Order: sequence, then C-alpha cells, then structure tokens
Amino acid sequence: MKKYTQISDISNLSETIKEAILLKMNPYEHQHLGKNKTLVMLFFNSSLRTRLSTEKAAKNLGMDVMSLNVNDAWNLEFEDGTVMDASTSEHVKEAAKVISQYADIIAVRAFPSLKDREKDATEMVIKSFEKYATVPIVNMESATAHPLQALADAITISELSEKSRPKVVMSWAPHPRALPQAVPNSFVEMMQKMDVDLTITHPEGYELNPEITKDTPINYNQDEALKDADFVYAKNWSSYTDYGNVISRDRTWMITKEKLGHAKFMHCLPVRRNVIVEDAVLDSDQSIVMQEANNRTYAAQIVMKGILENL
Ligand SMILES: CCC[C@H](NC(C)=O)C(=O)O
Ligand SMILES: NC(=O)OP(=O)(O)O
Repeated sequence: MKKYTQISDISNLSETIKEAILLKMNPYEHQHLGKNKTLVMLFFNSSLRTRLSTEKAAKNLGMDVMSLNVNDAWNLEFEDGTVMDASTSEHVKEAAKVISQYADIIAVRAFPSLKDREKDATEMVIKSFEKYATVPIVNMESATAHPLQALADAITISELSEKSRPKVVMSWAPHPRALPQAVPNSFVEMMQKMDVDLTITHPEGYELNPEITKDTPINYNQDEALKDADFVYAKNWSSYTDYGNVISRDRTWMITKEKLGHAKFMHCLPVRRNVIVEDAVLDSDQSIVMQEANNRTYAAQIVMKGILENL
C-alpha cells in the first residue's frame, strides 16, 4: 500500500478485513516494521478516536509518533502563486517537505469549509500533502472522505454479522450544527464493496453526492427503510444539494429502541445523546459503537502495516 487517502487504495478488501481481525489477536507481532520509523499526525480539526487509535496503531507497529495541531503552528497557504502578505505565514510546499524530513508516514485530518462545494471537492489540503510531501499520506478525515472510519465499520460488521448478506441501513439523524458528508460518503462507498443489502434513508434535500450513492436505494420514509434492518448506522450530515446548510432539525428522525427493532446500532462517535439516538439504545447491548471505536485501532494498524511493508 503506497498511501491510504481513499477506500480504493485497498486492493483486496476482504483480505484486509481478515488480516485486521487477525491483528487483534496479536497486535504487537509486527513491531519490527515500525522500528526507527515515525508517524506524524497533523490535525486541522478536533479528534478523540482518530488521534488516539491512530497513535495506538502506530505504537503497536513499533513506530514513534508526533502529533501537531496545525493551527497552533502556522496558518498555512494552499493556493499556488499567492502573494503571502495577508494571514498565511507558510506555504504547504515548504511545510509538507519539512515534515517529510521528520516522518516516515504523515496522517492528516482536515474538515471541509462547508461553504464552497466545488472547492471542498478538490480536497485541497490532503491533495497538497500528497503532492508536496515525500512520504506516504494517510487520511484521518478529509473534506469528503473518512476511509479509516469506514474500514473500522466494515471490520465491525464482518465480525458481528449473523447473516451472509445483512441488511444495513444508513439513517440520517438531526444535529444542531452543520456536519460534513465525509463519514456517510465513505460508509456508503465501503458498504457498496461489501456483501450487504444497503439502504440510505434521510429527509428530502439531504441527498448525498450521486456519484457516490450511485444506484443505492434511498428511502425518504425512515420507518419503512428501517424495517428488518440488521445494522442501523446513524449519522448526521449537512445538505449536499443546499451545500453546508441544516435544512431539517426534525427530531422524529432520532433513533429509538422502537425504531431499532432487532438491529445492531452503529455510530462513528462523537454522538449527541437524545438528539441523534436515545439513551436507551446507546445503553443497550444492541449498541456496538464501542466495538466500532476499538476497531479504529486495527483499521489504522492494518493500513500502516501495508504502507510500512512498501517503504
Ligand atoms: C467522526 C465525525 C467527525 C465529524 N463530527 C463532528 C461532530 O464534527 C463529522 O461528522 O464528520
Ligand atoms: N469517529 C471519529 O473519527 O472520531 P473522532 O472525530 O473523535 O476522531
């Protein structure tokens, strides 16, 4: 593996999932790969799970880890040819090359502006690091994708599915703030590669990028969509068509025990209790959000193992 910025960087998904599950049994088996190697993690936005699980994964592989909240360093310039006499102090051309001298792998988290859809779609931050860094790049959530989360979700469904082709429903849920489409985008892309029966349900106006959803069924009636679900993946996202806006706060879309039926409940976390999902669901044994969060370590570890083996 040369990098992990998108799900398609995984050449054989089923093998990768199997290897990740095996890793869990012996997480320190490959420490020779990371000896004297350094992971640098760059955060332009907040994180709990991604920061800690990716560091744990790197250390499981024998790596050293350095983490930087980029906004505490210098305000970076990403546009070419800019006369930098305003608010930016350093160009990503220098920053990426300098960091590459300290790192063997660079991992980046940079959320979208949610202001300019076309500009966000260019994935300027992560693409700039891919272009100017001289070491492999890992995506810790970018403007339109969260491939590490999606891999952890795929591992979790593979481990806990009681059927050969489970029914998976990704349901929008309300949130007071405008959130990115990265997590739902990557979950849909990942489920399309798995042997699952995927349905997406959300209010009208929350259609995701059709280049991603393709022919995946979309049902505007949540109750209908949730019928006989085996896994319910709840997530809020802001409108893609009315870009970056919260066009519904309809609390009837909150996931309840009644709506869940016999299904397992999934969410990438952080989750707003009693907004996205009621306490009774999260506090029940139908919730597998802890297994998902644990699998973030092994998703990052199998990815970085593949990169280290190709250095
Ligand atoms: C893993 C989720 C990160 C982010 N969540 C928030 C609350 O910003 C999102 O919805 O993309
Ligand atoms: N799921 C996830 O990526 O969590 P953080 O935003 O806390 O890293």
